[in-house]
Amino acid sequence: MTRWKENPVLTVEHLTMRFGGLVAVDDLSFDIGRGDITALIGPNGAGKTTVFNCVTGFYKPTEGRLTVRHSSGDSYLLERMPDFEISRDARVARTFQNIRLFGGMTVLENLMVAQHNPLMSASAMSFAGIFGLGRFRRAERRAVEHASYWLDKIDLVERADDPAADLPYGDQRRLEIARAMCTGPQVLCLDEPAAGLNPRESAELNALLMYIRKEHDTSVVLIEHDMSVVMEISDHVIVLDYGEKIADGTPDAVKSDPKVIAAYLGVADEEVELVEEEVGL
Ligand SMILES: Nc1ncnc2c1ncn2[C@@H]1O[C@H](COP(=O)(O)OP(=O)(O)OP(=O)(O)O)[C@@H](O)[C@H]1O
Repeated sequence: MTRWKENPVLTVEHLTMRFGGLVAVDDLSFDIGRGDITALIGPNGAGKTTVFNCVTGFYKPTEGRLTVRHSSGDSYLLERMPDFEISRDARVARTFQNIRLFGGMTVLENLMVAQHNPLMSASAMSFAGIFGLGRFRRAERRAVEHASYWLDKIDLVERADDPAADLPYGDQRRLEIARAMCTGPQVLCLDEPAAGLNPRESAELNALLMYIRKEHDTSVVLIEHDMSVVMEISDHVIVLDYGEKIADGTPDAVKSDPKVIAAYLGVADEEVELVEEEVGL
């Protein structure tokens, strides 16, 4: 049995999402292995972002079951939870295709805002709690330490007090990932994290994701069009086409799968061999 089936952090079963007559995701099932970097790939319109939107509660799936299992043994049925509980309790975090930092806030403030939930619970949700409780001050100190840790990991300590919007694009991408990590996620969903990055920024992103895999109890799922990123850092690749899964395996197994080549080149299955010969595969 493959590793991602033995100890999954996320199991998606028979997920279907319809928009009127359009079936964006069609009876899709897969497992995300704990501690893995998993890439969700496929041509434009294949349904990748829709899957993310169902996992993070932005959409309620038409059908299907999505289960997150924490390393503590707790499990959560995401399709039954509102989106704020998915991030707070099931501990699923995400980033978007377009960067969504708070551009007018500083780099440090962006990392502090992400820790709103533990801070508010330490305040007992009250004004008196914020000013009177040692518990709140301790939680605040922990939040600052946590933010400093991630500032260091993304190499932005020097820019902590600058507005996030002033950072170069690649730094903003890594700040977004650090902000998501400040929520202590079990599953981190990244929508096209390498889009628009130059080769140096792309290498920095890969290093950050591999660091997260090695040092944190966080499993990473990424949608990515940049195949060099996918092949370099993924443990597991799932390929969608027209809302269905057409391949699921290691990067090496998937990249030589004729169905995947056909989907990417936009040809019928029976023409794959011909195309492979033409392009020298
Ligand atoms: N809110 C929506 N309403 C109607 N149709 C939608 C909605 N969201 C997505 N779709 C449709 O669902 C299909 C899958 O879209 P989705 O954005 O999930 O694909 P994708 O694989 O992420 O594509 P890309 O790589 O271009 O981002 C597309 O046909 C899209 O037009």
